[in-house]
Amino acid sequence: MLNVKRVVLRSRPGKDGLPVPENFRVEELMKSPELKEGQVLVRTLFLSVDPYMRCRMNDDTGADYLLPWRLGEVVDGGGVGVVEASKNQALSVGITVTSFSWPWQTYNVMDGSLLQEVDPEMVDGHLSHVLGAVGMPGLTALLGVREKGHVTPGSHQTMVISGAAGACGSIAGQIGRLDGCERVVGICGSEQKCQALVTELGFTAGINYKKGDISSALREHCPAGIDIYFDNVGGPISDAVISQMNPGGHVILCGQISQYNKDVPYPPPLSEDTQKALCHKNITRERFVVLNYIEKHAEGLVQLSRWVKTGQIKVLETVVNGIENMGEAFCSMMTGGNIGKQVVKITD
Ligand SMILES: NC(=O)C1=CN([C@@H]2O[C@H](COP(=O)(O)OP(=O)(O)OC[C@H]3O[C@@H](n4cnc5c(N)ncnc54)[C@H](OP(=O)(O)O)[C@@H]3O)[C@@H](O)[C@H]2O)C=CC1
Ligand SMILES: CCCCCC(=O)/C=C/[C@H]1[C@H](O)CC(=O)[C@@H]1CCCCCCC(=O)O
Repeated sequence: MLNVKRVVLRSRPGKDGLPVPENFRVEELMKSPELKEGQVLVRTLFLSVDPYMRCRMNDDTGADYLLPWRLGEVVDGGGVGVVEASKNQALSVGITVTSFSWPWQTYNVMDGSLLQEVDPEMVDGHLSHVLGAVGMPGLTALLGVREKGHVTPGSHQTMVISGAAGACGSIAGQIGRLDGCERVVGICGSEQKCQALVTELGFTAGINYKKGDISSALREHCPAGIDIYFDNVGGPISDAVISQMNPGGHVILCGQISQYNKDVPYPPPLSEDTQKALCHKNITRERFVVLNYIEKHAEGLVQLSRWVKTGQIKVLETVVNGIENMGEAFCSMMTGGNIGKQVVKITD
């Protein structure tokens, strides 16, 4: 018999409400894991908390690729763990595996078809990176910049990133620099984060949107205007950035976290001024979803792994311990408590 802890959705915050840790409930039970053909028993090592999960807390997620979490049921998301028992020929005991649909549970019986094997060498043994820099957020940064950013080395471009100290933003800015942008300016929510962007990650400057006027800080740090905008947040921050973009610029529409606690569709409607600015200056703003580029994921992960191993990309992470703290970790990430990727360590 196994002692299993799991997290279920207790209540929904409402489409217009702030999520709270009490929306989740931790349960403990004894289970005897019976494996059917094709299944494996996995022990969870790390679980991911991500902004899109806020949409899964609603009964209508607003996105066709996202299913709502159901009340009273175990919630799921990105996870990584180790196979402890197997009735699947392709997945042997002891290997490391990952999935986008990992139940928030200390142990899971899972169908092997839901799992991908992980080579721990790819992350130099740092298995949490499978959920961050060498995983979905890293790919989002890489493919977002490469597919929608139009970075042209030697053309003195300025890139601005909002949500710059988070999982995707911190990697996107470093890729902008590696790919040849002349200036890479990050917007984030604290002085400590701004300092990390510049001293640890090599950004040109950091702007704290909670202090002072963003527009004048952007004018100071982007004297030649803005060519590329990696947008993680939307709302008034994005209005301020787009108003200073150069003609022919490109917005990478990655996410709009500032609007996720509101009852608006995705992507949320733009202000009239911003719409006019995009149109008059011929700025592209195409929707980007990393899952639409699955054929580029394997090659992208090899590139990200190489950059991290050679130190060309630095990884920032915020780690919380214990499955009991999943709800706290999620709500903390949604309000800026993380620097780099927020993960939860479940077992050693
Ligand atoms: N298109 C795609 O395929 C994908 C899109 N995404 C999107 O990318 C974005 C970043 O995700 P991820 O890197 O995982 O998360 P982060 O690690 O960046 O964490 C979220 C951050 O958002 C910031 N934030 C929260 N509320 C606000 C607000 N009202 N205004 C400005 N900033 C806010 C906080 O930082 P701060 O201290 O700076 O406020 C917080 O740390 C999200 O919008 C997400 O939905 C993510 C993955 C894939
Ligand atoms: C509705 C707001 C979405 C904002 C954009 C965003 O954060 C998208 C995130 C996805 C990204 O494309 C890759 C992912 O892993 C995120 C979604 C994961 C989908 C899992 C689907 C599982 C399910 O619905 O059952």
